[in-house]
This record gives sequence, structure tokens and C-alpha cells, in this order.
Amino acid sequence: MFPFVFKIENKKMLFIGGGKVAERKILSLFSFSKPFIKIVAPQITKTLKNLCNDNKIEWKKETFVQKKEFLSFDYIFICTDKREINEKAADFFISFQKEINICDNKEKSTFFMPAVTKFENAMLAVTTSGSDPAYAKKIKNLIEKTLSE
Ligand SMILES: C[C@@]1(CC(=O)O)c2cc3[nH]c(cc4nc(cc5[nH]c(cc(n2)[C@H]1CCC(=O)O)[C@@](C)(CC(=O)O)[C@@H]5CCC(=O)O)C(CC(=O)O)=C4CCC(=O)O)c(CCC(=O)O)c3CC(=O)O
Ligand SMILES: NC(=O)C1=CN([C@@H]2O[C@H](COP(=O)(O)OP(=O)(O)OC[C@H]3O[C@@H](n4cnc5c(N)ncnc54)[C@H](O)[C@@H]3O)[C@@H](O)[C@H]2O)C=CC1
Repeated sequence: MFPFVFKIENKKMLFIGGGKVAERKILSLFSFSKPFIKIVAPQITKTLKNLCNDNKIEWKKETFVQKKEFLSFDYIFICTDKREINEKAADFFISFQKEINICDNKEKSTFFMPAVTKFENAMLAVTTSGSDPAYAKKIKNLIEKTLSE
């Protein structure tokens, strides 16, 4: 594992599932940059619907099925509340060497979302590589608080 910093401005990101976890990740991405984001899910949160209405993201209102068109995305975030669906989707994208982040499967994920925050001239990302995400959040909050004092 290595904590690279990627330019994501013109990248295409696919979200499978648009619930609370997807919403948190999308807001986190948007607080740094403006990638192209498309969600495939039968239902999405109110906040995500608002982003759609403002043309900030796109929403395909359907359950996920494996399609070649999804292979044009650079990063795939798999965040449904159904473990078997997540796993099947993950295997599909892995077979095409895609970068994938799965909300409930750190073993199969090829990248993780760190706990992040932004300062005027710096950004902070804390990760435990999946071993304790709540701890990553705690350290981030602690450093954020200390630096803003
Ligand atoms: C592997 C990873 C994959 C990924 O999602 O990228 C992953 C996986 C899982 N998280 C779980 C639980 C929680 N995750 C959070 C919070 C965050 N989780 C984030 C990242 C990651 N989470 C990646 C590893 C990153 C790392 O370790 O460094 C953060 C840092 C970034 C973000 O998501 O934006 C964000 C904080 C953002 C912030 O506020 O700054 C909280 C706390 C809370 O929500 O307040 C809880 C409740 C914890 C508790 O209660 O103990 C579960 C169990 C689910 C279940 O039980 O069903 C799994 C699944 C598993 O472990 O397999
Ligand atoms: N990575 C992390 O930080 C965390 C991960 N989790 C995991 O994330 C999972 C999802 O959590 P929430 O977002 O809170 O759930 P949620 O219930 O809010 O959202 C689930 C989303 O999946 C969609 N969905 C369901 N079946 C689908 C299908 N076949 N195709 C496409 N979309 C489908 C739903 O329409 C909805 O948009 C949890 O089950 C848990 O395992 C939970 C907490 C933190």
C-alpha cells in the first residue's frame, strides 16, 4: 500500500449504490475536486438527488447489471447494502483490471477513501488501510482541531 495523491478533475467515477455511504464519499470528493460522477442505483439520498437536479452528477435509476459501457470509468465505487451484489460487481471490474473501492470488502478493494480535510495550503489524509476507519476519522478530527486553534 502507498498513499499516492491523484489528480481527479477530469476522471470518470462510477458509483454503484447511492445511499448514505455513497453520499459521504461523493461529498468528500467534491470538497477537493470536480470529477465526473455517475450513480447507478434504484434509489439515492435526497442530497444526491439535489446534486442531480443541479446537474452536478448523473443518476441512472436502475439496479446494477454488468455492462461493457461501465468499463469506460476510471474509478469504481461499489456501495450497495447487499454484500453478494457488491462482491459480484467487484469481480466483474477486477477481471478488467479496474480500480475499485468496495464499501464492505477491504480485501478486494484496490484503493481506499482516507479521512480527509483541507487547509489553505495543504491537505490532510489519514488512513488505517481499512483496519480501523473510525480511528482514521478520530486522528483527522484531532489534527484539524489542533491546527485551527
Ligand atoms: C476500507 C474502507 C473502504 C472505503 O469505504 O473506502 C472502509 C470500510 C468500512 N468502514 C466501516 C465503518 C465505518 N466507517 C466510518 C467512516 C469512514 N470510513 C472511511 C473509509 C473506509 N471505510 C475505508 C478504509 C479507510 C481507512 O481505514 O483508512 C472514511 C475514513 C473515509 C470515507 O469513507 O469517506 C470515513 C471517515 C470519514 C470522516 O469522517 O472523515 C465509520 C465512522 C463514521 O461513520 O462516523 C464507521 C463505523 C465504525 C464503527 O462504528 O466502529 C465498515 C464496517 C461497516 C459495517 O459494519 O457494516 C467498513 C467495512 C469493512 O471494514 O470491511
Ligand atoms: N465504507 C464505509 O465507510 C462504510 C461501509 N458501510 C457498508 O456500506 C453498506 C451501504 O451502506 P449505506 O450507504 O448506509 O446503505 P443505504 O441503504 O443507505 O444505501 C444502499 C444503496 O444501495 C442501492 N442498491 C441496492 N441494491 C442495488 C443494486 N442491485 N444495484 C445498484 N444499487 C443498489 C440502494 O438503492 C441504495 O442507494 C452497508 O451495508 C455497510 O456494509 C457502512 C458504514 C461505513
